[in-house]
Amino acid sequence: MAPNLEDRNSVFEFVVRQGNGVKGLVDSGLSTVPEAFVQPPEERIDKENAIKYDLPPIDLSKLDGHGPDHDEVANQIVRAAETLGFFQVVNHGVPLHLLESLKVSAHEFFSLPPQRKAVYLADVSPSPLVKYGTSFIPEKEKALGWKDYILMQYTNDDEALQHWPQEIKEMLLEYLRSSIGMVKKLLQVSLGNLGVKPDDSMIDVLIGKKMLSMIFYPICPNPDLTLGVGRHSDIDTFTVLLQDEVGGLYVKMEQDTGYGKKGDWMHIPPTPNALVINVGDMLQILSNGKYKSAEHIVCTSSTNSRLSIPIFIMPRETAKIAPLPQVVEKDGIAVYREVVYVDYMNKVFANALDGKRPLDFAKISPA
Ligand SMILES: O=C(O)CCC(=O)C(=O)O
Ligand SMILES: [Fe+2]
Repeated sequence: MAPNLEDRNSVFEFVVRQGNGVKGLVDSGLSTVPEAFVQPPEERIDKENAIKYDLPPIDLSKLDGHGPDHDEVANQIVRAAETLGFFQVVNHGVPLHLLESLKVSAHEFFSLPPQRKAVYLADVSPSPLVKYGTSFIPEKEKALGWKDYILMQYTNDDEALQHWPQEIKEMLLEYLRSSIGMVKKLLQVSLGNLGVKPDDSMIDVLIGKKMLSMIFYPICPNPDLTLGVGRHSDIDTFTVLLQDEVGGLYVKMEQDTGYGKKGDWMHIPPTPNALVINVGDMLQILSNGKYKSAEHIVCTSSTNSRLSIPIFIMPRETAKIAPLPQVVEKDGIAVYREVVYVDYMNKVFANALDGKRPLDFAKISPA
């Protein structure tokens, strides 16, 4: 039954508990967003005045040699990680036909009738590895995010093939496999620049846990009042993100750069054949703050729905993450204390999104 749009509880029940999602709400017909989705004014951003990111994507194929091309590309990666914390890559080793097929299949998934997706709602999902939902933590949020998602945890291929959605599991696994190869190279470059030559076991720890998500942001009648995802940084090591051609991902600049000032928002435009990469909180801690896990948000659109497929590459749950000794020695001081990854993660998942607050919590306050 369609919800009473004037009643927050009725909307919550329909969208969150019954698993109709925001898509179900939009499909039931509405001309203005219900109050539950209206963001407080301080959380909205001025999209018209956002800066346009116009750097060409980084060509990762050049990392494979050892000549000046390799060093130039390594420099581009390091510079991006140190400033914006976001960059786009091409020739990344993920087959392009796969990226296209993933987008088509993910659209098909979200087009399924609500009851086919609701089988993965947290309370009833046949597997703890797969969770379908809406917003981030609906119970704790002042305003709900304008998105639906399915989150899949990777343990091993067999379990993924057993539990992930049938129609898309093989594709997602191939996307994950080929992305991991790329992320290993990015780690070698970014840690190498800090004076650390990571061996296989260190890399394995830093990429020990993986989650994939498919996110659908339905068309929204009031894009100025809502957000697909509110301000947050990613808690992982690196995020790899496939976005479609709609746009809407904005990143906040942590410092003045050649393209704008600290606090400005920058749009990460859809770029053909590219993947978006961003630094996560764990890499910011390891680098003692040199690499930026930037705050970002997703805005909504009144003309297009949007799809994205992020892979969150995280440390193993038991990993102890602290600023690397080589960096601390050079800096003379550790900016962050050691965190056990699972503790950090649990803390973040227990609260509504709140910018970079989790990372601030890991900060050692000056004496
Ligand atoms: O959809 C996007 O572009 C970004 C999503 C995101 O930031 C997240 O899920 O952490
Ligand atoms: Fe994110």
